[in-house]
Amino acid sequence: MSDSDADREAPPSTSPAEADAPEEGEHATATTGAPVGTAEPDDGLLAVRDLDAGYGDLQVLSALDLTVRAGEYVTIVGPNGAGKSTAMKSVFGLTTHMGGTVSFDGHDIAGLVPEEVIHYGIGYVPQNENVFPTLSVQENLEMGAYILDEVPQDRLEAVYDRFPILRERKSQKGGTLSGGQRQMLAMGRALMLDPQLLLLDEPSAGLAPDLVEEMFDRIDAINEAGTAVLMVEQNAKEALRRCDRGYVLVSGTNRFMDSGEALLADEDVRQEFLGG
Ligand SMILES: Nc1ncnc2c1ncn2[C@@H]1O[C@H](COP(=O)(O)OP(=O)(O)OP(=O)(O)O)[C@@H](O)[C@H]1O
Repeated sequence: MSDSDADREAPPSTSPAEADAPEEGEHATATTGAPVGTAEPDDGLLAVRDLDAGYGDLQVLSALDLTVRAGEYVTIVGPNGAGKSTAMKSVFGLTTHMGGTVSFDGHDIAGLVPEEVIHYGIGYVPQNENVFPTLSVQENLEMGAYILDEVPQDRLEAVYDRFPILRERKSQKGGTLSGGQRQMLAMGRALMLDPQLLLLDEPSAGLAPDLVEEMFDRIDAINEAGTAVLMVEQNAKEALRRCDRGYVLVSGTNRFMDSGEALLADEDVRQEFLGG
């Protein structure tokens, strides 16, 4: 998508974060008095603007802005119940769209269902129940390509190359894998269609401490191979250390946005959200 396409398709935003957006590198003060970091990039592969969304009549997100550029690694952190998972689900078509825009690679995807979103090149790994326990590892991976007439063998091999333990366990039932292996299987399934953007909801949740680092290394490798990543993580410091940019969400809307490094160094962010 060219810049001019993006300009044409992106509607004017009225969110406080954008209205007060500073020049690149500066800090801004929103109408609430809270610093909101740098301006939203205008060259997003994914551009969420002024999004209101929730579940049925329940609105959870309010005027949310999120951007992920091609190949970028973006993390969302924030307190419990802030709406981080809901933000991811909204990109993937799992919530009720109430207002605002979601564009991906120049396409308006707001209000689409997952079966449609997946066609545009977005993969999603939910936090819970992310493998089919009674299907084998290989069957789980094949399910990742269910929208295609045939399972792409080159993709299957690429996933096995990335996660060799899955090749070793290809006949084993998904439900019998360890937590770390199950997380790899869930990621592998989402990678079967070679998405441009991978959405990861709490990939380190429930993993033993030594496996958490390994999981983050694997995500780094996926990103370094060219896949953009949008990740929600409770392990906020480690996630911000590794990502390009980060968002802090509070009460369903943007509170801070900046490079991971700048957020880690920001005294307010540290005190309020990173345990000092
Ligand atoms: N399926 C659902 N139906 C109704 N409300 C929901 C649903 N899922 C989440 N919510 C509500 O939306 C709000 C935000 O939840 P969400 O899971 O997005 O927050 P979060 O920031 O990811 O929290 P956590 O860090 O605890 O996972 C919460 O009040 C939650 O109760």
